[in-house]
Amino acid sequence: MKPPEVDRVAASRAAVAARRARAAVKRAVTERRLSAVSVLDTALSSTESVEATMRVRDLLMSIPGLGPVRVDRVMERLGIASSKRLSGLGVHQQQRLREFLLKRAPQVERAAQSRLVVLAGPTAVGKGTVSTYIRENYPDVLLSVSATTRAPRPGEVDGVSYYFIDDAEFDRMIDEGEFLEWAVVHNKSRYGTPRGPIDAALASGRSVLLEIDIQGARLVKAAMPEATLVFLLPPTWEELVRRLIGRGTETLEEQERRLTTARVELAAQDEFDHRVVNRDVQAAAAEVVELMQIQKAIDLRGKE
Ligand SMILES: Nc1ncnc2c1ncn2[C@@H]1O[C@H](COP(=O)(O)OP(=O)(O)OP(=O)(O)O)[C@@H](O)[C@H]1O
Ligand SMILES: Nc1nc2c(ncn2[C@@H]2O[C@H](COP(=O)(O)O)[C@@H](O)[C@H]2O)c(=O)[nH]1
Repeated sequence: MKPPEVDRVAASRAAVAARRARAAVKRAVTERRLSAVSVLDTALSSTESVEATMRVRDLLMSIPGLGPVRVDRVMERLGIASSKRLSGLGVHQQQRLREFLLKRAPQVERAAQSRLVVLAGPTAVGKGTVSTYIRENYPDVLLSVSATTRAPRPGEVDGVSYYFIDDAEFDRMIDEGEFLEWAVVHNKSRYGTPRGPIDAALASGRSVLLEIDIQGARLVKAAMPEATLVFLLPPTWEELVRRLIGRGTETLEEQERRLTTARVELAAQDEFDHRVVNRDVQAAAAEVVELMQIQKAIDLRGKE
């Protein structure tokens, strides 16, 4: 009979080997060498397999484009506890998970391919606030700085909030093809996305966030179909009005003009790839960033 110490060493070696094997499977799913559905199928066909010992949460987390917030939501919807392993799933849970993996994987993969995310939505929904939060908390993301012909608001900084330029300079930039897109917004001022910094960032593998209006989002999608369009929604219409009035940066007439545009814009939300409700700035920012896999990259560092 082996002494207990030898058993303990062998068990610990086996645990390390199993952890490494699970990590290899997760990497293969992340790198798309293996589909998540085939991992589930292997787990269900052999209780002795490495796959059978994987947690459902880890499998979902390894899918490109799915981050912790979405994974928690999906697991809740599928009725699967976060500690559950693939081998421990009931028949109905297996079916629901399989259907989810089959239905959602292509959409998730499309999102994961895109490092260009466009955040649009009605006036005062919080696009600027959420984008600023992302700029300050996720330095890997380049937040595009637009050019505009509108005057700066108090506190806005040229080159950070916008490039504040006059009509002649805006015309020159249009003529020389320097904009990825541009539009007249709220029937008043012109706004445009400079193309150069975006091309450079994407070429170097960085993710890029554009915070622009809905016409601009449509133009970007037409020029770059791989872009992911995100529509930011207010919790309610009343809250949107409260935010616009509370911001206090527009005259009454301008507020009315913006709310008129907002009603039309809200009707366009179905054209977008994703919708995010801005109840809480930090949570909304995390949802947007998940689409770029930035959060995922951070989570994976230092794990198995
Ligand atoms: N989650 C939130 N909860 C409460 N207030 C918020 C939230 N997000 C943003 N706000 C507030 O709502 C107001 C409008 O936000 P912001 O200026 O970011 O909107 P916007 O969508 O960029 O507007 P616009 O398109 O008109 O430029 C600001 O006063 C901001 O502080
Ligand atoms: N089409 C574009 N729209 C843009 C761009 N930059 C900002 N915007 C949008 O304009 C409105 C008004 O912004 P505000 O700062 O005056 O309140 C808002 O919806 C922005 O998202 C752009 O480059 N192109």
